[in-house]
Amino acid sequence: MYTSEGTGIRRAPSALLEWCRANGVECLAVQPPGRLLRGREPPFTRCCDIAEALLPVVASKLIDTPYVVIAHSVGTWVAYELLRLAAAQRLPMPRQAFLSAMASPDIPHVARPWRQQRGLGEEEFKDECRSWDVNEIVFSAALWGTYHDLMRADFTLFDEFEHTHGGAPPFAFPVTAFYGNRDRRIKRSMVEGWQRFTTGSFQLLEVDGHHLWPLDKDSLLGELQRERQQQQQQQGGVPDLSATRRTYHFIDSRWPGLEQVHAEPPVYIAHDFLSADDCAALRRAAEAGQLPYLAYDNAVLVDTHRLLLLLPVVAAGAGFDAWQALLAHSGAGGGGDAAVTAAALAAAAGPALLHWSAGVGLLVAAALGGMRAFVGGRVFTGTKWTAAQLDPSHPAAPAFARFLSRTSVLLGAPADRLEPPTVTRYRRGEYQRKHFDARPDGDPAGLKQFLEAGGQRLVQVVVYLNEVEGGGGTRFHHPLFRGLTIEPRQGDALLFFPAYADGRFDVRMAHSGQPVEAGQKFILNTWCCQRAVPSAASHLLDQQGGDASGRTLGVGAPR
Ligand SMILES: O=C(O)CCC(=O)C(=O)O
Ligand SMILES: [Fe+2]
Repeated sequence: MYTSEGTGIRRAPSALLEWCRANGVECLAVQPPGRLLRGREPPFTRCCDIAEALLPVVASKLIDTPYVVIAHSVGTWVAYELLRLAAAQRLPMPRQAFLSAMASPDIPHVARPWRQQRGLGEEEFKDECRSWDVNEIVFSAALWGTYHDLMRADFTLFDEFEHTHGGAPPFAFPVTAFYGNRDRRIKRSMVEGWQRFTTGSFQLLEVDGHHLWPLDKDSLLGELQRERQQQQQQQGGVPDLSATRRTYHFIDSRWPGLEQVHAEPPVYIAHDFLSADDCAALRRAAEAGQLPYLAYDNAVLVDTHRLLLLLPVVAAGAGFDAWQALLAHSGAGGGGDAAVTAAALAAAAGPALLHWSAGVGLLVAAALGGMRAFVGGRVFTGTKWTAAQLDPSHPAAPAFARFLSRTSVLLGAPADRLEPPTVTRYRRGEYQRKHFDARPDGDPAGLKQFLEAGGQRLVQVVVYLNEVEGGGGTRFHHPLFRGLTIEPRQGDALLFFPAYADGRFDVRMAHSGQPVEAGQKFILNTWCCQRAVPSAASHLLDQQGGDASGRTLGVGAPR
């Protein structure tokens, strides 16, 4: 009932779905037999039967993704049976459960504040439904036929519910329970009973509404407003709702030696990610000129299509000149109203067009040249080599392969989502200017090809291949980082997120390779992208038998 938005004129946005969309959360909405598309299937009459049918459908989702459970009214008892079953099968438990408008499932029959439908005639049953705030429209001649059987079955779910888990230990996840202050059946004390079912924290919230408050726009709006006010009070200002939308690509927090060096935006160091031997092999390969150079695009990126916008300027200028020339010409001929012949117009337009194209062209060239000289030429002053086409028999191939396989496992992403690794050398005085690795939205040059070739860069992985004598740190420039600079340490991997998990560019992630002050600096680098990268160097992995660390080597995520 929270998740159906309806269709056509009945379409009404679902607050829950909107929230899920805004936060990149997947909603597993359940449609049991007897409802909508499953209208012809006989409905269930026991909560445990629903749970048993449902668990195999959702189990695979519960295993590898943190989840919460949201349930209303008799749905809470279905959720309860589902979680008992999941716990018995040792499946992960939810991060939290949000349970609304229902007594805890251990409520004895005598204390249940309703009449069982089984003994009720048609009118009595309708009245019983009304006491649960079922909308009057359901009892209309047009609808009651469709709803009747389903309502009888639904009521049986809680009328005849038996609590069979008396000996089971309580859950440990936090529970937030809600009750409507105008609910005629379910009262605060009954909802409070849920507290007995968890050793985690328990919160009880009163909502201004009746039993079906999530369907009542005013109750729901009131509830959302209250929540926002609460947030404002806690934060002492306008709630930063965008914060909840910041999700990043997965990184396995159990990785040995992983340290989070900045909380938000997150920055990680995986200590001793590569061995000293591998670092040396990669440095040697680059220095010995055994790897192909990578021409690094230092040019200012200009969308040449935009230059077409200058065409009207050229045309207007040339037209004006031609017109002036014609006027002068006909004036000189003595006949002020002489007819302008096509030949005369063409003769005058030709030179004018040439004149204007040359003028505007020169201006553009000068501007671009200036920009390159002042900006482009100094974006990156080191040297880069690529492993894109590296022969698997190359002495450095196993080191590259270990790098790719470990990165793949740490990021839970197949290795074909990693761009071909590169080795970079900075000599004294060399650097990489402040830059972003993800493409900003609306960036013109090559954005389309970039996005087609693997999509946005989600994670940058830099491994420092040597100890640098002076300078050469990787600096983050957004004020949130307060000057955070990672000093190179041989074998350490630095990981951060140029874009959010959904591919949105993160403007806070500007960073630079600071100038090397003494000695040299070598790094190994890749980016994990949204999708498979056509040029990925996964061929290096196929050739390797296994990873010396004993971790799974693989094009294939461990999750
Ligand atoms: O050299 C560094 O420390 C950073 C390199 C970098 O950010 C890059 O290559 O994109
Ligand atoms: Fe970078």
